[in-house]
Amino acid sequence: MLSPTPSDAVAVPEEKLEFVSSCKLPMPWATFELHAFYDQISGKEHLALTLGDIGNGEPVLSRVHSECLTGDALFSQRCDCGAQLEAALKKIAKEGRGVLFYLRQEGRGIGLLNKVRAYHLQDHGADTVEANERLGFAADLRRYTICLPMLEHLHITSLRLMTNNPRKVNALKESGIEIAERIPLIVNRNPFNIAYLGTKARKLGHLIPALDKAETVEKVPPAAHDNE
Ligand SMILES: Nc1nc2c(ncn2[C@@H]2O[C@H](COP(=O)(O)OP(=O)(O)OP(=O)(O)O)[C@@H](O)[C@H]2O)c(=O)[nH]1
Repeated sequence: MLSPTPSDAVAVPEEKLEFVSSCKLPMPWATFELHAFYDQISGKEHLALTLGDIGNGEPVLSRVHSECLTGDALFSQRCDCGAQLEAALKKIAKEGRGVLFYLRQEGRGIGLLNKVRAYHLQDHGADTVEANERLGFAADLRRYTICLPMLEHLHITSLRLMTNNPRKVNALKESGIEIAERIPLIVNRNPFNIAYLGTKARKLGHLIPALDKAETVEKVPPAAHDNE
């Protein structure tokens, strides 16, 4: 059998997004519109929460948030995800206009079970990047191209993006998305996540003031009541 040549290669689409439906979602800060999408290639369900007149051509206050079940739903203090989610929604509500994309790429794309495996390694001294690598994954497997058809569906042309992650900004730009402005989103620095945030600043390039040079050991300290 002949080995395949480049002309035999068939371009496989990486995602094919279908809009499913939308509904109202009352939240403590405002009633958002929730839009549900389905990626026919990965089988993943992605969401967008919108508020106000987002399709008028003006850059839209936005957050591209990757799923973090432990932080977003279970109040984990190991990361800053849940606090960022809440802060972003509050800022959008205050402005009366914006969008939050909730992308189902848990654990920087390694999935929930592998994230728990990574946390186990982090409990025993690995940092967040080393833990991924020891499990055989790259530090960050996320992709953002799925945002483009979601933006098109919502008639959004330009984003004012709330993030500390310049790699996310660049990845979105490379996907053809206009980023008019990056807005820092620094919330919930605590004893449980300070070393994790330091690793992100030093190894992943996150713009988190004062943490980019701090040498920190990424180990979850005992909770206060453990010492009582
Ligand atoms: N593999 C792994 N994933 C993590 C860990 N902590 C949080 N995550 C995941 O990381 C993602 C959020 O990444 P962040 O780096 O906080 O956020 P970001 O989106 O890159 O940057 P910001 O926009 O500034 O928040 C979510 O998918 C979380 O589930 C960890 O220790 N290991």
